[in-house]
Amino acid sequence: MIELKDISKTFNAGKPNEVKALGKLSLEIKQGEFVVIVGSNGSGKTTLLNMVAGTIFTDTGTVTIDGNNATKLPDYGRSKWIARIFQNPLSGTAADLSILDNFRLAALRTQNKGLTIGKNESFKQLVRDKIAALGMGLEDKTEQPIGTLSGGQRQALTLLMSVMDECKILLLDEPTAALDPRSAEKVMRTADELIKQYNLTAILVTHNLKDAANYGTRIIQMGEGQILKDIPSAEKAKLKQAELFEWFG
Ligand SMILES: Nc1ncnc2c1ncn2[C@@H]1O[C@H](COP(=O)(O)OP(=O)(O)OP(=O)(O)O)[C@@H](O)[C@H]1O
Repeated sequence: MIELKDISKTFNAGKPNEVKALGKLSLEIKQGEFVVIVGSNGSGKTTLLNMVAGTIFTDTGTVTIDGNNATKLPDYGRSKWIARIFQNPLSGTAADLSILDNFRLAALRTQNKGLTIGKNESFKQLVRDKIAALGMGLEDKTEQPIGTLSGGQRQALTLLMSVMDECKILLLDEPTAALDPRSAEKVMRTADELIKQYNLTAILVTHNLKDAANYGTRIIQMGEGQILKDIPSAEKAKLKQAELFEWFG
């Protein structure tokens, strides 16, 4: 599903502030895998995610997504496969537009169905049903500007929007870092349920070792632009948060 082969990235090459963010890294992620990436600050996690998303290009090697060579494909060319959730709940939604209009925009993002999409009753009902399933009581607020919701509510809706538009890959870049513990837990549970329900391929970058232990089918530790550890599903299931803490010792 996602294949990174010998990718590397050096920022400001040849200048005094040169940084080797990734060095000849290879990684294969299968359809339906939920990969958690941990690592200390500056270890290259976000750079890796940016390369999958297409917001930056690799200096060397190839990026293959869903069997397509995407190495030189910019982010908008990959949006049919990829949705991304950022740390800031304000990213990814239009604050002044209603919840419903945000869902319409999300549907338009990848589905080439012209501007008629989402205007009919069945779309409204679909959105209401999906939102009701979140169990946050937001289904009666679909005409309300999304900017009036809390960060956690917004993050959960952003997740829902991303999976409703037929994306196959979900990139989660510290999605709960700006949320209080209760909202963070709700958003992570929602993400986990949606990933399973829609059989998405997902990558979660997190500094939260509890989430890293509790979620995902595989865990990767990065350090200095390299993969230090890559623990598959069966072993990950036995990993305790305390053991993860020791990785950073
Ligand atoms: N656009 C850029 N220009 C210059 N240097 C960059 C750029 N993006 C990242 N870097 C550098 O590359 C290295 C890896 O950064 P990256 O953001 O991938 O790390 P990270 O593991 O996500 O860190 P954190 O946990 O702090 O978010 C860092 O040294 C960072 O300063």
